[in-house]
Amino acid sequence: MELHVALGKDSYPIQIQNTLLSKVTPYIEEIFSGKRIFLISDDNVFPLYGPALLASLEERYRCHHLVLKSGEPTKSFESLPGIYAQLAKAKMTRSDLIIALGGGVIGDLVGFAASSYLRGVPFVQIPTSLLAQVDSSVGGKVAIDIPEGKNLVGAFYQPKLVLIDPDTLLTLPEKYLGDGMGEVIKYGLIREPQLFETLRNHQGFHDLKGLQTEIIGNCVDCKRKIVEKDPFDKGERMLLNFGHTLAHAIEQYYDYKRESHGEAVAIGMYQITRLAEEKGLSPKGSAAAIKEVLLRYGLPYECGLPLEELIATIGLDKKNLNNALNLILLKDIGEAYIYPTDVNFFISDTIKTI
Ligand SMILES: NC(=O)c1ccc[n+]([C@@H]2O[C@H](COP(=O)([O-])OP(=O)(O)OC[C@H]3O[C@@H](n4cnc5c(N)ncnc54)[C@H](O)[C@@H]3O)[C@@H](O)[C@H]2O)c1
Ligand SMILES: O=C(O)C(=O)C[C@@H](O)[C@H](O)[C@H](O)COP(=O)(O)O
Ligand SMILES: [Zn+2]
Repeated sequence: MELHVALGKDSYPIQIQNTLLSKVTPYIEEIFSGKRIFLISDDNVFPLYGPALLASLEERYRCHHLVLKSGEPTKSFESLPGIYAQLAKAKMTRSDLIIALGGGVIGDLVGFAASSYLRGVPFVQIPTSLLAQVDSSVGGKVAIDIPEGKNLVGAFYQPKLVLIDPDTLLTLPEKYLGDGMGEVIKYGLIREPQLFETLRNHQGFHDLKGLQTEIIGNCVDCKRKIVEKDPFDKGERMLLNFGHTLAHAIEQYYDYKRESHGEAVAIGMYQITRLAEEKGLSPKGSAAAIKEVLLRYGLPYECGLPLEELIATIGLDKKNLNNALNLILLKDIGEAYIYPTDVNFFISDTIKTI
C-alpha cells in the first residue's frame, strides 16, 4: 500500500509492505539524490535489521551509523550531544540524509536531532515497532522528554519518506505489541468505529493475523487525513491526543521508567472517559467498553495514582491554550471532540485515584 501525505513542500510518501526492508534503495533514491547517509538505531533493533540494511545502502551511498541504548530514557536531552558530535564527525551536510530505524523513541529523538542539526537535515523514518508504524513515524512531531514533562522540547519536522515493513513485528516483544495496540485502539475510539468493532471481536494482536497490515494502513491513513488538515496541532489534530493528557502526566510522574507510552495511553483513555461519564460529557457505558477492549489486548486501565498528584503536570499539557485546558473526550465510540476546560475537571468526589 502506498499513501501520500499532502503538505505542500513538506509532502511525502508512505510505503507499507511486507519484506520492504530488504528493498529500500529504490524508494530512497526517489527522494534523495545525495551521497551520504547516517543511520541511527537502538541496540535491540540494529543487530536485527541494521547490518543488512547498511549493506544494501552501501552499494549506492557512503554510510555512517550510530547505535543508541534502547528505552524511553534515551529520548532525552542527554542523548543529543553524542548524536550531534557523530553527525559532525561524519561531516553531514544539509544535502545528506539521516535515517531513523527503530521504535518511537528512535523516531522522535532522531527526528528532533535532524530538525535541529544544521537547522535541518532531511530524514527518513523506518519504524520497526507497532506503535511507530501506526502512529509516531507519521505526522512530523519530533521531540525529547524533559524531567518536567513528556515531549516538552521538540519541533514539527516532517520526514521525507516513511517505510513500513510489518514483517519487523515478528521480532517485536509481546509487551510492545500491546503498546502499539494502545494507539490502534485510540484510532478506533476517536474516528474509526468499524476498527473498534473489529478490535472488540478479536483477542490480542496475534488473533488479528490476516488483518494486521490492513489495520496499520487504516491507522496511518486516519492520521494522514488529520495531519493534512492541521499539521501544527491547532485544532483537529488534538483529537490524536485522546488519553494523552493523563498518559503524559503518568509517564512523567514515574520519570518515564514505569508505564510505557502505550500503557499510559490505555490508562489515560479509560480514566478520562470515566471522569467524562461522571460529568455527563460522554455516554454511559463508554468507559466500560474501552476497558473491555483494553483487557483483550493485555493493556492496563488503572495505575493506582492519586489524581491530585498529577494536577501540576497536567497544567503543562501542550493542548493548554489561553489558560484553557483542551481535553479530548468521546461523544460516542468512534467520535471524539475537544472540550475546553481547566484542571478543576480532574477534581471529583468519587474518582480520587486512576
Ligand atoms: N511522534 C509521534 O507522533 C508519537 C506518537 C506516538 C508515540 N510517540 C512516542 O513513541 C515512543 C514509544 O515508541 P515505542 O513504543 O516504539 O517504543 P520504543 O522505541 O522504546 O520501542 C519499544 C521497544 O521495542 C524494541 N524494538 C523496536 N522495534 C523492534 C523490532 N522490530 N524487533 C525487536 N525489538 C524492537 C525497542 O528497542 C524497544 O526496546 C514514546 O516516546 C512516545 O512518546 C510519538
Ligand atoms: O501526532 C499527534 O498529534 C499525536 O498526538 C500522536 C500521539 O500519539 C503522540 O503520543 C504524540 O507524540 C503526542 O504529542 P504531544 O504533542 O502531546 O507531545
Ligand atoms: Zn501517543
